[in-house]
Amino acid sequence: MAFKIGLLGLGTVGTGTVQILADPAQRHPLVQELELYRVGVRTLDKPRSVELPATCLTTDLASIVTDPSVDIVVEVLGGLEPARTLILQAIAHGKHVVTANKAVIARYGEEIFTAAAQSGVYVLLEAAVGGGIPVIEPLKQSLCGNRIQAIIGIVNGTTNYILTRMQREGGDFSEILADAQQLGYAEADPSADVDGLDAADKIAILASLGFGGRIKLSDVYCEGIRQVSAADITYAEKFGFVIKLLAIARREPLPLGIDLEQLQIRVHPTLIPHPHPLANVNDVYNAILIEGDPVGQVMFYGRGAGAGPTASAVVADVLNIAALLQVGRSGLTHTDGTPLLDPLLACSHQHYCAIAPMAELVTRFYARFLTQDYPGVIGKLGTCFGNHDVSLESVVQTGLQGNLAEIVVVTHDVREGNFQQALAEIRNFDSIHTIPSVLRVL
Ligand SMILES: NC(=O)C1=CN([C@@H]2O[C@H](COP(=O)(O)OP(=O)(O)OC[C@H]3O[C@@H](n4cnc5c(N)ncnc54)[C@H](OP(=O)(O)O)[C@@H]3O)[C@@H](O)[C@H]2O)C=CC1
Ligand SMILES: N[C@@H](CC=O)C(=O)O
Ligand code: NA
Repeated sequence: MAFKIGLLGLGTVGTGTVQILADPAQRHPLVQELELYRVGVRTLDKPRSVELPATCLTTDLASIVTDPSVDIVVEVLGGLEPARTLILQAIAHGKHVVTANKAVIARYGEEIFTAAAQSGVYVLLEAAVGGGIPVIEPLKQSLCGNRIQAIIGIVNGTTNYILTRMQREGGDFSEILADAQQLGYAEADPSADVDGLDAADKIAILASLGFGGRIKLSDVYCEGIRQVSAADITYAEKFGFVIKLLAIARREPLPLGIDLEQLQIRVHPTLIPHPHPLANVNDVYNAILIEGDPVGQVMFYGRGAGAGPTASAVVADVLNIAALLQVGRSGLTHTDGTPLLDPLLACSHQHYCAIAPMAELVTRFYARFLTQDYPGVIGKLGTCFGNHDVSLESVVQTGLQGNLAEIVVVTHDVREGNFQQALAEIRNFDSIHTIPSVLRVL
């Protein structure tokens, strides 16, 4: 019995998906049961790298999501609209949905999953985080007996590709970004990658699965990689670190007498010590390190973007649904007739997680200062940090940039609020020219 697929989008990921469906040999036998029925695109006259019958392609995407013959809608359009509306229409018409769209899920997950539960359909999104890396399904299923403590990931392929090449060859940021776009890694608007927004969407999704509650995107602290310069990469290297864009979600330890559990959730460039497993994740590769009780640390590693890897995750979700449909066509239902969903695959969170303010974060910092080359400048910096309980692990002045001195400090673990107060005072010192970068250290 064939399952009819309505594919929305035939760009990087859509094309990769068609390529898998068109070539089922040596894959799971169920791939042969998937029929690419309709494909929705923006323009019909664009050259395509896959062959499709002309009757398959349409620009009328609503006709796909409302077509009674379609079993599973695959949304790989990107962007918020019309993707959100089409997903909701598909659900309302009883279609299961597979999407790679983390932007829509991170913003409209509540609306989408509530609608899906009401219609008794699945919305699966393995491709939305970590591209081809299985991480959503393991969080939902393989690790579901654990109490998750932390999720730390390199979850944006474009920025990892840019930072890796900047580190290796010191190349120009915009040229490397253009290469990432050419390779199909970047979002339609690459500022979503570069400014950390894509990683913020992804960690919100992972945290929601790991910590069993919804995450408001506005609660995710987010910094991108624009402030990371060749100088920072060189200093980091000298200190034994590499700079990566990390997405972190972690349970905050509960202070005595407080029983409201809070999460840290943040995205920012981070200095990672060389021996750490995430320090060696390069190019378009992503990795997600999950700490659970009792499993300990588990790391998922693979290609986080690109046609083939992402399509691999899309097709896996489609097959999961097809398999459920194949065995469950007779279907158990709720008393109102809505089909019962597998609770490990469907999403049913109701509450929002409480998020700790960034000021309470305890972390190490790296900061680079350009100062007038006066005697006593380093002493003044040290005194100000000391006044705010910020203890310094190292202070280095390596030379002059023009007539300015460059001073780099790395702190011990400090409270972020204290560090920021010290920085605000230091910014007003006459001797301080600029503070070009302030980065956190893992
Ligand atoms: N690229 C990647 O590596 C990854 C992407 N993703 C996600 O997958 C999704 C798709 O990304 P990607 O394949 O790179 O995107 P592309 O820009 O390459 O492709 C988008 C496709 O959707 C079609 N489309 C877009 N808007 C409309 C519209 N309004 N009406 C009709 N058709 C439309 C385009 O049509 P046309 O061809 O006619 O222009 C195109 O075929 C995004 O959500 C992205 O975040 C997730 C993981 C990795
Ligand atoms: N633009 C994204 C694509 C995958 O999600 C990235 O670079 O990781
Ligand atoms: Na994935």
